[in-house]
Amino acid sequence: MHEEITIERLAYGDAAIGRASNGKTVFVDGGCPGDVAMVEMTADKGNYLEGRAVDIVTPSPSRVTPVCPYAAECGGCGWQHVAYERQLEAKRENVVSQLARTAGFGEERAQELVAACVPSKRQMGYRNKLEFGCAQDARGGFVTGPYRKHTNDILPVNSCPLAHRAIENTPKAVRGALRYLSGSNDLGIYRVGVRHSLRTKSLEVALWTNPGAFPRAAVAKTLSQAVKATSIVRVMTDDRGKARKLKGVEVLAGKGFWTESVCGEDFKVSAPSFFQVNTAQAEHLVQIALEGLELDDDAVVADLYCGVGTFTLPLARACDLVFAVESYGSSVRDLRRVSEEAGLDNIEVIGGDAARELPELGELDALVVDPPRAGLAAEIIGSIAEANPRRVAYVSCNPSTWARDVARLEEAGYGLLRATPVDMFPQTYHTEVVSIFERKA
Ligand SMILES: C[S@@+](CC[C@H](N)C(=O)[O-])C[C@H]1O[C@@H](n2cnc3c(N)ncnc32)[C@H](O)[C@@H]1O
Repeated sequence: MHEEITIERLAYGDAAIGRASNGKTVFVDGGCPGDVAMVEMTADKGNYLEGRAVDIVTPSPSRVTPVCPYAAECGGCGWQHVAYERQLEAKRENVVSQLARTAGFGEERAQELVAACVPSKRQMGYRNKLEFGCAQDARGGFVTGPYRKHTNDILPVNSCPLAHRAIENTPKAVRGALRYLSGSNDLGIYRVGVRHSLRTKSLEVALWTNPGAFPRAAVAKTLSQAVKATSIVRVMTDDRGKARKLKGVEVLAGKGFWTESVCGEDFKVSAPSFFQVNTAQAEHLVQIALEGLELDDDAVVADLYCGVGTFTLPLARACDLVFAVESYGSSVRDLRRVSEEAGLDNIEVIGGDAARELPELGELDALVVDPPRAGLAAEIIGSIAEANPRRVAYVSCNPSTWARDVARLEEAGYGLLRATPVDMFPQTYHTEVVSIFERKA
């Protein structure tokens, strides 16, 4: 079934939103706000429809031609056909909408509290990291690449223009090298990661495998010829439990870690550890959070979900003591090394669960939380109130769980002062928000 639809806005997701003649909302793949599009309906989900734009009858003034030749097929970035200014507006609108509805602030108050979205310095070529799944093609040859839209099939791209120029062509180079090496044997590589720093020029290739026999020397030699890497590692995981468990990192060639510089701090990052993928924008996250906290130099602060310490080190330079809490062993080890090498002895690194550790920290002057997409554990809210910080900076990569937590924090006595969306991921719907809360009088 086809229908001509006027596209109204972008959803929090790849699709754009319009309304069908029967009154139902339609999520349109490939739509741009302002388009009049011929839409093929692909699914009826009861109270809404899904479809894809098969013909753009009248293009929107906000429609642009995607840079990437794979944009129509690749599941990596769904907004390349939308002008960047319109993307920024949509990201802010998504945050406003979540605050208004999920947190119950209402439209007017939400509009007042949410700042304009901070644009990314680079709209393409901004990613310091590419990470792809792997598979064997019909002839048993090794393939790696992003997933095809709405499928679990690998799209064997040659390049990714979202990545730094130095690594944008690594998908083809890595695929060629590993295909040559594996022949018809499966090397057991299920994920390939490539990280690059524009600042340090460090370039690491990480191959994720199960433990077991692996042709280390041959892989190191062939990959070194294909990619100018400063480090090549094998990350071994075991999938005998529910999740893949890290078993160790083997250095195949070079340094065995990736280096990056953020806010003047030098980081040595192991392949399994989380690191923000847009380095320039990560500096905005840190600056907005630190400005919002208004720290005194004798302040005692906690940085929960701290990773390798993107916020921890700048915090340590601005206050007396930082408790840095992180549950992932690889990141904890990296942070210990980084803070030692920075000569910062006012960081207490705590490897553990944020909700369990916070009640042990006592009174705090300020707090930073930067949880994964699921947001804050419900029990942490009460512990925040007990720790009694004057201000809290909450950094979120999911406006929906963030808005749920805003409501919980308000109820626990912390008022939202402002929220600033920061665009870490141009050409995608993903939105980061830095929000500042103050203890109510
Ligand atoms: C979004 S990342 C932020 C990392 C860091 N703030 C940064 O900017 O690089 C979230 C971090 O929380 C950690 N994490 C996840 N669940 C956790 C938990 N329950 N307790 C402590 N850390 C956790 C993850 O390992 C990850 O490093």
